[in-house]
Amino acid sequence: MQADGFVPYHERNIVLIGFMGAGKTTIGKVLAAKLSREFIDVDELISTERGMPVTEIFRTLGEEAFRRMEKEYIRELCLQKRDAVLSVGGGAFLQEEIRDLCMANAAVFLMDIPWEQWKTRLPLIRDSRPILQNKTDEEIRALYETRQAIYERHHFKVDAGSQTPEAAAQAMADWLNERQ
Ligand SMILES: Nc1ncnc2c1ncn2[C@@H]1O[C@H](COP(=O)(O)OP(=O)(O)O)[C@@H](O)[C@H]1O
Ligand SMILES: O=C(O)C1=C[C@@H](OP(=O)(O)O)[C@@H](O)[C@H](O)C1
Ligand SMILES: [Mg+2]
Repeated sequence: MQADGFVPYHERNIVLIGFMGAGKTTIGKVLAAKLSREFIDVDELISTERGMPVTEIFRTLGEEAFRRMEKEYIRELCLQKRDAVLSVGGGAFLQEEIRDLCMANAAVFLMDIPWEQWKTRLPLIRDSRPILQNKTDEEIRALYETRQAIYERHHFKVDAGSQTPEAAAQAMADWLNERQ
């Protein structure tokens, strides 16, 4: 910690944010290995601890219940961990408290992907994301556009559309190194 109380970014947890399918889970694993840090995917943690996949939590308990769990887990992780790489769900930053917690306690990296590139990911994730079920392509596009506002709060933006996961992870590692 510095004299003014500011905790340097390389001493904080890393939180990866961005739209579904941007590559948070994939890139997060690569980044954690590169930095020799623990990797935690918050969706996977919730599924494991609740004993059911996220789709099942949405179906049986509803989105509101999932959002409450998401907030509790992220709050605990932000307060208990210091050197983990956390991949949070694409909807986590809908909650102001999560945005504030992460911005104050972590280095927040946005996995940014333009719509034209994101469209090619849709077939890969369509069946496994409850938020995408029963939505037309137009509705998904509208969701993509409205979600961009919540991703404006970040410390560093990474091109996750045209780069490999390795290159995206390296860009984040370089950013942190430059700030040591
Ligand atoms: N940089 C990339 N280039 C190409 N495909 C990618 C890239 N990053 C992720 N993917 C693929 O996109 C899909 C969604 O990735 P995932 O990491 O689950 O995204 P998120 O966690 O942001 O929802 C997966 O099939 C993954 O293999
Ligand atoms: O954007 C969202 O609202 C969601 C994104 C998902 O995570 P990914 O961003 O890893 O797909 C998962 O948390 C849940 O299905 C809700
Ligand atoms: Mg994910």
